[in-house]
Amino acid sequence: MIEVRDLVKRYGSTVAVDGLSFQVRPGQVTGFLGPNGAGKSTTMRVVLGLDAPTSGEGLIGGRRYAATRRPLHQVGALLDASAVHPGRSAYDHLLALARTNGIGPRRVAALVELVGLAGVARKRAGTFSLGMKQRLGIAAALLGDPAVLMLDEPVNGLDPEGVRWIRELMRSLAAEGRTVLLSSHLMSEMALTADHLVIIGRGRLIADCPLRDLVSDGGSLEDAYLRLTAGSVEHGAGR
Ligand SMILES: Nc1ncnc2c1ncn2[C@@H]1O[C@H](COP(=O)(O)OP(=O)(O)OP(=O)(O)O)[C@@H](O)[C@H]1O
Repeated sequence: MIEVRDLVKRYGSTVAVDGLSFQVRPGQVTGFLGPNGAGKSTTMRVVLGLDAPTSGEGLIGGRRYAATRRPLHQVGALLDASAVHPGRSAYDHLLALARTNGIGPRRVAALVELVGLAGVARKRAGTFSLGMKQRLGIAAALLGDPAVLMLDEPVNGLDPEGVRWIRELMRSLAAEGRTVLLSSHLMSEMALTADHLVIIGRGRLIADCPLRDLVSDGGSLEDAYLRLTAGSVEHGAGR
């Protein structure tokens, strides 16, 4: 379970998150949606203890990230797939992470296989395409077999086979009872992947409901999303 409570995050005069509260429940895929600059990444960063809240809090399993024991076993995150040492092989990147968290090499080998990088695991990560880096980031997120997963635009850069793979992986992880929070701008993909949606705009909550509530009139998720966020878009053609 992820809980965001009355979260406010300011950067100077910019209010990135403005009194946001929601919960992400286990056993389903929750899509985290909102226009560019809505505050999705900031919210995830605060929950992961990478940014301090101005006020309010983000909790994982009832605790702040900093108070979490064995964090890699509690929560797996992918925020920025390019954040890998370019000179290190995929295998060594994962092995280093595993070692500092008491995880053995067999788990690393299994994950390299699971994410489809077995053939290139000894190559330097700096030579990887964005899609390959996304797969490596997902392997890192899964290393500790965590109950909670938070992924920021994980299908970015993936080819159609990779997009389907992520969808099926996320759905199967949720079906195992894990909490899965996934941000994306791809509405058609979100409609196929998510059970529940949290939509924010200008740092505030716009909707927190099952996917089916937004598409029950037979319209597309894209239509419903654009309708809901029309007043919250900061940048865009003709605005
Ligand atoms: N480190 C920072 N310093 C200053 N402003 C920041 C910082 N990080 C984010 N912001 C600002 O906070 C707001 C929210 O940004 P954030 O990246 O959380 O949005 P987002 O919903 O993830 O957007 P996108 O969909 O474009 O990734 C934006 O106005 C952004 O410019």
